[in-house]
Amino acid sequence: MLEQVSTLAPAKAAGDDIILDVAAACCRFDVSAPALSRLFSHEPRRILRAVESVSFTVRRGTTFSIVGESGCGKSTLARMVVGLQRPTEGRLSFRDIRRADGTIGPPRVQMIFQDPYASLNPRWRVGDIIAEPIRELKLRSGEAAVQQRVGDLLEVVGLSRTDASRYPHAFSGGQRQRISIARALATEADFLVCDEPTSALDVSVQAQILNLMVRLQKEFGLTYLFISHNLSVVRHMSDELAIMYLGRFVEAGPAEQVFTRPQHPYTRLLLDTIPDVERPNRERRPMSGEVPSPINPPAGCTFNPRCAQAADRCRVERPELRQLGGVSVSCHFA
Ligand SMILES: Nc1ncnc2c1ncn2[C@@H]1O[C@H](COP(=O)(O)OP(=O)(O)OP(=O)(O)O)[C@@H](O)[C@H]1O
Repeated sequence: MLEQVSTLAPAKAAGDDIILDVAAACCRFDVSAPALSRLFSHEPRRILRAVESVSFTVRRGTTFSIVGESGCGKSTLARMVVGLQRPTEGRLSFRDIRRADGTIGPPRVQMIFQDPYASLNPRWRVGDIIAEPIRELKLRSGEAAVQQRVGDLLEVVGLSRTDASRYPHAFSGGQRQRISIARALATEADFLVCDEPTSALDVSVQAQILNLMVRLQKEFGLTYLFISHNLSVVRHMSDELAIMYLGRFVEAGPAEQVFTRPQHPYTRLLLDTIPDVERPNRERRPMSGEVPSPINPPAGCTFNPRCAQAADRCRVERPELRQLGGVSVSCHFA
């Protein structure tokens, strides 16, 4: 379950670099037909394994990115981290941190969603959207201080103070994502879970939002858990990178190492899908086949039906994640 580790020893907690510790987290959904209809059809229970035994830690002030195809369990994992989804097994725990004002406590966690059109209340002015958490959490005393903070936040994310009086529909997708970020910062968040924050935006706007996020991370010491289906999006902002396939991490480690020396065949295929401006004519293998069903995953290595290197062993024995030169990989032949 999601828990906040209490502050028993402030000095120790503040000295610890790890902000999030995820240990063997699983999320399984029971997607069986109703009991009565199963009784007549003799259909067995159907359990969908969205996330299976995922373990990782995130260090404060860094970006941990999780990349994988649609349906591999990224959003479910993100929802577990923010507490919107309970793990069915395993544990997710935030460690206490020391803030700039000297206080020690659990990090404030916020989520930035993919769709900046759906995540902002269309009936509220932007100023009220950003002011709400400031008032709710009593982070400023007096309305003048709240309004001052709203204006400052709008400027921090590259908007203007006068935008506070406008409604979300008057903004472009990129501007709305800036408003979502300002709202997250309004809570004085330390940890942002960003679930595909740029995938609904044009490519040029994507780069602007990513640059903004990198700047804010440096300025405010933010920690990001960044979810994407697109490796090229996370390339320049990740410290750690995990590649997820059918609910499990298949490769994880320092981002640069995973990018430059990928060891899992799935990581290599994902990298092949990225256009390379320096080698535009390089041979690019398309990703073949579909992601199997998480209700009935293949035996052995779950990637084996799509893997060109698969051997008999891969069809019967599931490879464990093992350490290989600083990176964890689950492939019999890595
Ligand atoms: N509440 C739920 N009940 C049943 N199944 C669910 C539920 N939430 C997610 N799933 C299933 O869990 C699996 C993983 O879904 P998830 O949304 O986490 O994947 P994803 O990698 O984020 O995909 P996408 O990028 O398309 O959002 C999918 O098969 C999905 O259908």
